[in-house]
Amino acid sequence: MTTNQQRGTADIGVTGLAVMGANLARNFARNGYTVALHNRSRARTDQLVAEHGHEGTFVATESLEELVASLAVPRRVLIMVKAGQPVDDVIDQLIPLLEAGDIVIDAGNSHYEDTRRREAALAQQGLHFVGVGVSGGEEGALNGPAIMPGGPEKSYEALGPMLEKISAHHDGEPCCAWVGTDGAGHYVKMVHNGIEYADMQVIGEAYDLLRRVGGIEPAEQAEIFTAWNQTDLASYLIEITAEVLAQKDEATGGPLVDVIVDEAGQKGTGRWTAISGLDVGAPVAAIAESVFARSLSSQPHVREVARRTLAAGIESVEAPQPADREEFVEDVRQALFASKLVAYAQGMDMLAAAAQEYGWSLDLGTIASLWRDGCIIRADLLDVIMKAFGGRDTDRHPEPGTRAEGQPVNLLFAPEFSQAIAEALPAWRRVVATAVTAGVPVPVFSSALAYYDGLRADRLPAALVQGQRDYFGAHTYRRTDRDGSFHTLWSADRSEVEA
Ligand SMILES: NC(=O)C1=CN([C@@H]2O[C@H](COP(=O)(O)OP(=O)(O)OC[C@H]3O[C@@H](n4cnc5c(N)ncnc54)[C@H](OP(=O)(O)O)[C@@H]3O)[C@@H](O)[C@H]2O)C=CC1
Ligand SMILES: O=C(CO)[C@H](O)[C@H](O)COP(=O)(O)O
Repeated sequence: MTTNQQRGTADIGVTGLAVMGANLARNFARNGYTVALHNRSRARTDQLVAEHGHEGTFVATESLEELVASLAVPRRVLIMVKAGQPVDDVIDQLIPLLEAGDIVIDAGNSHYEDTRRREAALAQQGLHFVGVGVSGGEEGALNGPAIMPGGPEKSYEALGPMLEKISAHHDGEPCCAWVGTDGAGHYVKMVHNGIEYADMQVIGEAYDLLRRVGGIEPAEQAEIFTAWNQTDLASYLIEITAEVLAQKDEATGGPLVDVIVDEAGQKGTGRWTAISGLDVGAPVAAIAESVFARSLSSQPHVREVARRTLAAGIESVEAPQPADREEFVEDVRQALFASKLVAYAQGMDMLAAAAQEYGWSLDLGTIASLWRDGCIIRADLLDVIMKAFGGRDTDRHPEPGTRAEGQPVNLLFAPEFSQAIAEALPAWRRVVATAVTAGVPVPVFSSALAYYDGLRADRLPAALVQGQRDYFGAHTYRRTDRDGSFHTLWSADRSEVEA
């Protein structure tokens, strides 16, 4: 790090001008900020200035040195490059150019552990490193995304107002608030994406059932999804599903969805959510199943062999024809709602577990408020979730690792949700039973139902698992009637001893 660097006047520098960086830079400029631009290859910078230079004040730069020199102090450099090693590469180049007090912002989908490492390293140099989750895709980045900043709270003083200004707003409130120290911002974004995966998968399962059991073609389904968007399912993902299903393929004249290869891609955030869920001991099965569903879809060769070698019985599966089509559609809608609710409950539960693991002060009500608009999972439901967690209060910072007072231990315990899910339960069971009988895979519908049933079961077969563990590994068990740990002498006289 050098001192006495050149000082410029630009409010913020953006390096990495692909889809997200370019649109965020334009968003800052449209909101009156002077934005210095940089991209590894100059062409993207030139293109942005040529096509959108009139939208605000941009300073095009050729190198990171030039970018840094163009910035007012404290310097704010926003990195929006491919997640992983490229972020480290850019940081390494930036460090010698910056001064203590400057702020480096990583707004990509970085892994929260990388963010924790980077923040600690930059703090040693007197630099603020802020990991920021951004959601909303291309359109959100331009018109107002949901923004989830972590990092040192102090840095939010210099950065927060700018981020809040460019973020989406809901009921006049910015979908941006400081969420917690070090990697918390990226963690919250990761969980957002985990929920996104589950939400997309349950919509996919509903589509599959409506088509294969209900015999409803995509064009008609588009109308059904449009109608569902007027119910408690109202959300961006339902809205775009209707549009995708309505889309005709120009080449064939049939539904576009029928010519799209059925292999779902993934860049990693869903997988990270599932892994972290396992790490922090949060049962995020619905989210994990949605990741596995993408993985299974992306094994075309195995699926091809399976279609031939495991064909026995496929034809004999009798898809039970729904007696009443309208009732079936409504059953699927309710199953979709209940499964989606479980995915959100699992995601929020995981945030609470992570707060404990990493000593973060996460306020679940405020986090839910950030997702009400601008992001991919934006939905009417998020307003209700926010209220169930005590509403939005950006000054409410629970003791690290704890929940704010009065917040439900599980979202499903909030009265509005416990009642909604109880009402959906008969339909949910009918749909899962129908799917299983018809041979239509519904991994998230069924896993979410198993979670719900498991959560409220009087007794779980975990008792037997403990017995088995004690048998083969002397792992001991606790008893329902006495304190202490016990072991049965399985290979001797099978008497019980206190461990
Ligand atoms: N696309 C989306 O909808 C969303 C993306 N994100 C996240 O935002 C970030 C940016 O995404 P997106 O805009 O799609 O762009 P990409 O993830 O496709 O990354 C492309 C950008 O990274 C730059 N880059 C790649 N490697 C390096 C390197 N070693 N050094 C310097 N620059 C490098 C490229 O420069 P060059 O032009 O020279 O190749 C280009 O500007 C990612 O972390 C992504 O996960 C977050 C929310 C939504
Ligand atoms: O962060 C995002 C949306 O919130 C990005 O669009 C991300 O790429 C989505 O994840 P994936 O590509 O794995 O489906």
